[in-house]
Parts: sequence; C-alpha cells; structure tokens
Amino acid sequence: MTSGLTDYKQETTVSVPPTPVDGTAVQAIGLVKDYGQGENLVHALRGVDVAFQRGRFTAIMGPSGSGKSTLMHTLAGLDSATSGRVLLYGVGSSKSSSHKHPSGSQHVADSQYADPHSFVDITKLGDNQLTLLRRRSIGFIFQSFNLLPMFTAEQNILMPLTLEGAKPDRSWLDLLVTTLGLQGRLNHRPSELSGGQQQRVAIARALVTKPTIVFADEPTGNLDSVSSAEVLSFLKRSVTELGQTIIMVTHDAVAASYADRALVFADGRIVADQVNPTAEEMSELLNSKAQMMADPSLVDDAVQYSQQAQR
Ligand SMILES: Nc1ncnc2c1ncn2[C@@H]1O[C@H](COP(=O)(O)OP(=O)(O)OP(=O)(O)O)[C@@H](O)[C@H]1O
Repeated sequence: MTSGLTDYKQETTVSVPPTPVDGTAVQAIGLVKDYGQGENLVHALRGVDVAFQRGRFTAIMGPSGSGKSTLMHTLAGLDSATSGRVLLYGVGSSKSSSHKHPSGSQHVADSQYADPHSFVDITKLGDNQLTLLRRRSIGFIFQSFNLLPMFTAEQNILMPLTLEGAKPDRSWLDLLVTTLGLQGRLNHRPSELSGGQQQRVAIARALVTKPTIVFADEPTGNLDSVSSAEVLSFLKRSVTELGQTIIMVTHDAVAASYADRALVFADGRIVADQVNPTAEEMSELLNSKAQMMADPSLVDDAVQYSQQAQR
C-alpha cells in the first residue's frame, strides 16, 4: 500500500468547496472547539468563519484565553475540531504529489507547483495522513524554537526533508541560509547560537519544504527587541519576496504591525479584522477588547461589526 498526499486526496477532497474564495490558503468554516465536559466545559472556538489568503502575513491577537492558539492548532491539524471544517488549499495536485522540483531535485509539497484549487478538509484526516500533511505542507515556528540540541543548525534545517528521505533543493537552501544570515553558523549546535540565531534556524527549517502555509506561535516571545525585529523582518520578506503564507499568533502590537492583516479574538470569536495594522491601532483595539472581556455583551456587537467589515 502506498502512503502519501494522493491517499488522503482520494478520500477527502470534493470538487467544489462550500464557499470558494480565490487565492485562499486555508479556510475555517463554522469551526467549533470545546474542551472538557459538564461544569468543566470550555467553548474555545465558537463557530469561527475565516479565510486566509495566499502570500499574506496575518497576525492573530487577543487577550489570554481568547482562543488564538486553539484556532492555530486546529487550522494546523495539531488539535481536532469539535465541529466545522478546515480546508487547506493547494495540496495534493498531481505535480506536488510527484515530489519533483523542475531543477530535478526531490521536492516536497512545493505549493508553487500545486493546483491552488485542490484542497483537503483536514478535519476528515486520520492521524497518519495528518502527520504526512503537516510534514509536507505546513511549517511551524514556535516561541521556544524547538530545535533538536544534538544536531547542527544545518541538520535541524534539513530535518523535515531527512524525515521524508528527500534531498534538499540546494539553491533554495542557499537562499534561505543567506537571507537569514546563517552562513558560518551551519555547523553550530543550538546551544552555541543566540536566541535570535536559533529562531532564524527554526524559520529556515519551517520554510525548507516550501510549505503551503507557515504557522508561527509567538515567534518573538523569547527574543529581545533587536532579535525580534530581525525575525519579523525576515518573516515579512518571506511573504513579500518569496510568496510565503504566514499566520502568526502574537501578544505584541509591534509584531502585529509587520503583518498585512490582524485579527483580534475575544471569547472564542473574531471581534476585529484590521488591514495593514499599525502598532497604535492594535494597542487601541486590544484595550477595547480587554474591556469587552469584562463586559461580554459587547462581544456580540463587535462580532457583527467585524463580519460586516469582512463582506
Ligand atoms: N487542552 C485544553 N484543555 C482544556 N481547556 C483548554 C485546553 N487548551 C485550551 N483550553 C482553554 O481554551 C480556551 C482558549 O485557550 P487558548 O490557549 O486557545 O487561548 P489563547 O488566546 O491562545 O491564550 P494565551 O494568549 O494565554 O496563549 C481557554 O479558556 C483555555 O483555558
């Protein structure tokens, strides 16, 4: 039996998405996530409808416990949904499933060569299919870097390909290493690198497969302001120059200002959707949303307003 992107494509793709949006990378439809039961029941996501465009950098902000990480984990298939759908576009085409780059090197999930209209509903995938999908089509950047301490920077960067038994596209790897300023650091272990350098290695690892989408969870949470600015500048460049799609959770209004769009969460719902956010706008929005958490009746008004704004 073969295993690969084609397997889950056959089982889970349908020809027409329920609400097609051109240029969408990932879309949540009526996404609900509950944790616990009875008196411990928590409604972490209360029917979220949102589409993220290809080649855009989106920040997700909101008070602690508002559902940001739950949304990201559910979109990435790290956590299951209680109900609703998550459609990931641009995976499973005949070109991408051949894993061959035009340069001749073996290549994995190269979204630039995938059919942008093909999609999978990741809420329908089994564990093995999800593991393959995450490895091939999704990049992750974590607050704590999550590098493997016994391996060099280069080995860490190449790990997603090593796990697939695939060879790197050397010109892409060189571009990433040069752009991230990691030349001369490739033979160092993580303990021999600064926090900012470790996060740049983690970014290269996330991008090495040219994934359909990159999820970044507080990528600057452990960095000083200089390293944060470097990391955010590179994330932005990877969107503007390399066409990457990035969704980033952050508590930092300055970090959100690097994004093309910022969503604000409160109580499991999107309450604001800001295009080209500035740090000042995001600070103001977050303050008003903090008041909302104190007076939940205000959340409904904000949800209606943000849905009107999206139309
Ligand atoms: N595994 C879990 N079991 C039970 N409840 C959970 C679990 N994970 C999250 N929750 C709850 O779901 C809600 C949303 O949590 P989530 O972590 O998504 O919030 P967040 O906005 O990312 O918060 P923070 O900014 O503090 O990371 C919270 O009430 C949280 O306590």
